[in-house]
Amino acid sequence: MTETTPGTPAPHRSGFACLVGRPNAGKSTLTNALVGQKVAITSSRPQTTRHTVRGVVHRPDAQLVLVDTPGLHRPRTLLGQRLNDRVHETLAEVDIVALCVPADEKIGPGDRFIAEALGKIPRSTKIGLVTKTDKASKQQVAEQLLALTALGEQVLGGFADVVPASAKTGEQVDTVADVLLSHLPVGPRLYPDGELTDEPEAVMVAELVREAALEGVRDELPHSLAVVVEEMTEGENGVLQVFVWLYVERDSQKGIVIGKGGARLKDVGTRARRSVEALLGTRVHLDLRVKVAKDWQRDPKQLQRLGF
Ligand SMILES: Nc1nc2c(ncn2[C@@H]2O[C@H](COP(=O)(O)OP(=O)(O)OP(=O)(O)O)[C@@H](O)[C@H]2O)c(=O)[nH]1
Repeated sequence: MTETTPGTPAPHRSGFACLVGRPNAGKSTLTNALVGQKVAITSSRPQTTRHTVRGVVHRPDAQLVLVDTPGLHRPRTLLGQRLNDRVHETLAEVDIVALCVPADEKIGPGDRFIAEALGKIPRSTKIGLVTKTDKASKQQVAEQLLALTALGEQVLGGFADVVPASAKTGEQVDTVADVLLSHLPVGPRLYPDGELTDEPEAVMVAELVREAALEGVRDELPHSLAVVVEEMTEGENGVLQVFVWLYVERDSQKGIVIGKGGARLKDVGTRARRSVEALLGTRVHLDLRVKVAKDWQRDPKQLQRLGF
């Protein structure tokens, strides 16, 4: 917090914050809760946040741009390596990095690995967040706050603040926003009011389709599905025509996505269309096609074409 002279309005603050943590720690859900609208993709399966999605928290005297990154993890494929590179690039640029740890899971080597990585980015303010407090007892939350504080002291020279919150119930989400805003540097407004994300629409549409296509089959093809929006054109009678390719790695996966007689793909299309219409505020015709792109996760050329 800053001190202000009585009568002088507090200076405007602005900057960037990034929530990091193990896969499934609740980063995307908390980002959405802070921004107040669904912009990142949540999933009960780890590592679905492929794209850096920004949301903006607007206050009269401050603006916080949230950068949502994929979970830091040990890379096994080229895709994993690219994701990690992006995480480090992002972290080096932001003002605040908040380490998220779920209230209902013991702090382990994965959290320590990330905390140590944060120790190598000296510029930013580090905040500790205990997430999913609705899943734990008061006692557990208190113990987790102590454990996270201790981890910060051991590897980071201490967190600037440690805060518990539940993105699900909304409890303490405002406090998290206040704490993050209080650590921002003095600066001008970066975005016009009301603008929630600067992700290109096509990327957000692709993510909504990907989420719908993974529903119920995450165990079979969690990381084998890439989605590309080929074209979005205004059709007759104001219906937006959206052409989308779903890339899988093997024929068997194509079968899973399409389902018996195309039934599953039809269902995916219906669900995805609803969320795309909600996002864009217009009627949409979704044209989904499934294609096999062998080993796309390992092929630099294909990765580039798919936007990674
Ligand atoms: N009960 C409860 N569940 C939560 C809360 N926040 C997130 N979850 C659930 O935890 C799971 C993971 O949440 P995400 O927000 O996708 O986690 P993430 O850290 O972004 O995960 P990755 O994208 O894999 O890195 C989802 O099933 C969420 O619904 C919370 O506050 N309470």
